[in-house]
Amino acid sequence: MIDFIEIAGVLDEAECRALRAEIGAASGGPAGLMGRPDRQPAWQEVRRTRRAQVSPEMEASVIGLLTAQRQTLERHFGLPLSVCEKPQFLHYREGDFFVPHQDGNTPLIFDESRFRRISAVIFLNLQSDDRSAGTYAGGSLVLHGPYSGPDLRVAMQATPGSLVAFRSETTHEVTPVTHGERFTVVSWYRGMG
Ligand SMILES: O=C(O)CCC(=O)C(=O)O
Ligand SMILES: [Fe+2]
Repeated sequence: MIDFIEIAGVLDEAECRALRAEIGAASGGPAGLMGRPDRQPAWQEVRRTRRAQVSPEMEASVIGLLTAQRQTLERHFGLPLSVCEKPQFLHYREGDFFVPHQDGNTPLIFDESRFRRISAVIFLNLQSDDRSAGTYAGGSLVLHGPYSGPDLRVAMQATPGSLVAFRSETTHEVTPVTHGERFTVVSWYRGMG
């Protein structure tokens, strides 16, 4: 079993559109890998995504939205949560991806990622094979079941404005975008203490 929750309507369609426009227009650069800030760009075989620098106002409003969801997530996962990390505003073009990885809370790595308990992704546009304007194909966020169990992969349904959250130690990936542009916001809730 993979423990995740989907919360619809964290942003409405107009807010998603505004955020996509801001991310598309903002300056930015290749998103990195935690623990290897010296590698810029990150290994191109591991992660290919643009990270945009949005306005402080936009960032503050998204932190507000994430904070408003904290109690729901605490209840779902049965974990006390504290602050969320500075959100990342991500823009995937055709061919962009992120290989299977874990975001944190794994005993093998002793860096800032050890404080992460819950990963959250907000989808800003629709994944669809019909190639209509503003949609993308490929680019699935896929969660992997624990490797000790049966071979389990679950692709999340990207609906604009919905938030998907999962335990940060859950292996997950973003498959290559095959058409259009994919926009997401990601952040991580830390544990208490
Ligand atoms: O863009 C996504 O759907 C997820 C990105 C991700 O896994 C990450 O930033 O760690
Ligand atoms: Fe991740």
